[in-house]
Amino acid sequence: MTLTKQSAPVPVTDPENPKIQRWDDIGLVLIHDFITEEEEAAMIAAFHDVDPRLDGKRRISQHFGYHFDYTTFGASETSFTPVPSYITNFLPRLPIQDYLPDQFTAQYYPPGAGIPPHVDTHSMFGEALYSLSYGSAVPMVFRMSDANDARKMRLPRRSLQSVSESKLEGGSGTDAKSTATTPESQSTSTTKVKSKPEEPVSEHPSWELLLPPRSLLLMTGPSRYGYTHGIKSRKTDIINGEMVHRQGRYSITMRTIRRGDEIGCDCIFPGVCDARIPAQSMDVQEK
Ligand SMILES: O=C(O)CCC(=O)C(=O)O
Ligand SMILES: [Fe+2]
Repeated sequence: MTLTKQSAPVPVTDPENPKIQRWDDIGLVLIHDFITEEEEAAMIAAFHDVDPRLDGKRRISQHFGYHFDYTTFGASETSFTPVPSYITNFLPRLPIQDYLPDQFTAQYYPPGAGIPPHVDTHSMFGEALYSLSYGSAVPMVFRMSDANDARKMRLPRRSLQSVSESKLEGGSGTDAKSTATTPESQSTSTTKVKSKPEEPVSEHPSWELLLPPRSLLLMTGPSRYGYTHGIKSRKTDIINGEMVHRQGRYSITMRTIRRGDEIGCDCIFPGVCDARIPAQSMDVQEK
């Protein structure tokens, strides 16, 4: 079977608010103009007050709230940076107010940088997963996960990181074809392991959703638990039939930390659910 590309399924526009598009069957929502241009400019300035680099090749991440923990794929118990007001200011505008995110990863993608396809950790974070885009537009690639993603979930973490990394460093401008894990770790490992040549080709088509600057993406249900999402590492995109050179892009990924008894997941996608992965393969320690 060949992996085909198709355009994003057609969303329904909220009759009350034309800025809100919904893909109800997969729990995906895109809110246009979620932040103002003034907020966007202030957020970009704040990012570079902390880290002035603009022209590298890799994503740069800044963590707020309890930091992402690369050994548990959840949130650290101790490592904490206060959440800046440019983030807390817009929390009252988030579409879900029953519970709010408390772990924030701001990222800068220099032109050409991407993020491999992955499923964010299920058990350690609440259902609502947000991505706020700013700086420039980029297409995000979605694909229903399959047996290949499930197989990768069962690799020891070290190998999983290394496979992703070696593919990322391949220099051909293509991302790993299919990776199911939380992605921050994928820029940290330096060990290279060859991927298996006999990998089955994905059974599901991928599709691209253009994330405009200042838009907020909310993933719940199947789009959160069962689909991989990623951004191709490439310098140009085809947008509305035209080739467009990428500009620097920023995003803030927002998650709600689960602690203690709340840790776990009973979603309907066990193949890519870290709560269902056998303990021995998840317990491989980084040496
Ligand atoms: O940059 C984005 O919009 C998404 C980042 C992402 O998928 C993640 O941090 O898990
Ligand atoms: Fe993600």
